[in-house]
Amino acid sequence: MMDLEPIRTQIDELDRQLVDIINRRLMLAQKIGEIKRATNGEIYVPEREEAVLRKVVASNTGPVKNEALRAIYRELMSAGIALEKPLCIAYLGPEASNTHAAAMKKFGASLDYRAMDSVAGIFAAVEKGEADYAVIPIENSTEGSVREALDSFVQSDLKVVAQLYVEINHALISNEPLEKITTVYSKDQALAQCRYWLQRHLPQARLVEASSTSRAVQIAAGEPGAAAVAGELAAEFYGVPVVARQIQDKTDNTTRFFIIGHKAAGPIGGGKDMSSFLISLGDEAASQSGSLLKMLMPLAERGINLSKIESRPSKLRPWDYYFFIDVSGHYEDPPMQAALAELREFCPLVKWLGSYPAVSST
Ligand SMILES: O=C(O)C(=O)C[C@]1(C(=O)O)C=C[C@@H](O)C=C1
Repeated sequence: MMDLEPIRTQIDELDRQLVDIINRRLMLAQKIGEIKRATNGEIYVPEREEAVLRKVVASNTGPVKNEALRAIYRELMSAGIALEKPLCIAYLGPEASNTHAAAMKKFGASLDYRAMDSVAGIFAAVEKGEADYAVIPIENSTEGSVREALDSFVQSDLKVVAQLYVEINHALISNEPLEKITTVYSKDQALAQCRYWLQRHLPQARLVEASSTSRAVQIAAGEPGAAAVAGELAAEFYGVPVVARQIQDKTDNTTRFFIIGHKAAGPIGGGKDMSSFLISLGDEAASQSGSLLKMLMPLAERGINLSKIESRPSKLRPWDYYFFIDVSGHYEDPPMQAALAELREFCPLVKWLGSYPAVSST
C-alpha cells in the first residue's frame, strides 16, 4: 500500500496556510465593517456578494465543484458579516421550517436567527428593528405565489434585497404507521404540493392547515393519529419519524424566497439585476380596453423584460386589482426610470418593492 503520511503532511501544511488566509480575509471584512459603522453603510451587501461569487466561480479550474465553492464562500462571508455586526435574520418558523433552511443557506452559520409565526410578524420584526433582515417564501414552482407574502408589501416600505431558489422535498412525518394516520397537518402550500400523493395513500385523512411545515410537525408529534407534511430537517429536529419520503407531486418542486430589509441592493449591471413593483391601474382598468397592455408597453418598449405578473385583489373595493410584476434591470437604470415616469402618468400607484441580483448563485 502507498504511504498516506507524506500526503497528509502536505494537507496539514495547506490547512495551516488556509486558516491564515481565512483570518486575513476576515480581518479585511472587519476593516470594512469599521468603515461601514462610521458611514452608516449596509452590512449585508447582496450585489457585492454576488460579484464575489461570480469571480470565484469564474476563477475555478477544478476539481472543486462550483456548488462546493459557493457553500464555502457562504460561510466565509457569514463569518465576515458576524465580525462586522452580528446580524439577526427573521424567518417563518418555528425552527427547522423550509424557510429556516433557506435562511441558513443564504446567510450561513455565523448569524443569529429568529423564528416568527407569521409573514405579518416577520415584516413587523424588521420594521421595528428587532431583526435586520428576513427571509420569506414568495412563490413555488408547483403552487404559485404565497399570497400573504405578496399582500404584506402593500402596507410595508421594506424592500426586497435578494432572492434565492431552493428545491423543496416533502416527507410524511408521524409517530404512527401510514394505516393509522387520520389527520395530516401542514402549511396550505405544502399540502397542495403533495395533493395527489395524499389522495392516493391517505384518501380518508383530514387535511388541516398549519401556520408552517415545522409547526405541523410540532402538532403531529403530540396528537394520536396525526401526521405532518414537512422537510426531513423538521423530522430530525423534533425527533418524529419519517413515514414516507419525497411525497411532493413534482420532483423539481422549487420555492423562491425573498430576503427583505430596509435598503434594496445596489446595481450590478450587465443584465444581472431584477426589480419588483406593485402597480395599480385604478379606474383605468375598468373603464378602458387594453389598459393592461398600456401598463406593460413602457417597459417592453425599453427592452425591460417582464418575468412575472400576478394580480391580487386590492381589498379597497371589489374587483379592483394590484399587479405585482418582476422585471429585468435595476430601479436606478435610466430606461427603468423613464418607463416608471411614463407609468406614473396614468397609474395611481407605482410602488417600487426592491431591486436585487438576478439569479442568486448561493
Ligand atoms: O465587501 C463588503 O462590503 C464586505 O462586507 C465583505 C463581504 C465579504 O466577505 O466579501 C461580506 C459581507 C457583505 O455582504 C459583502 C462582502
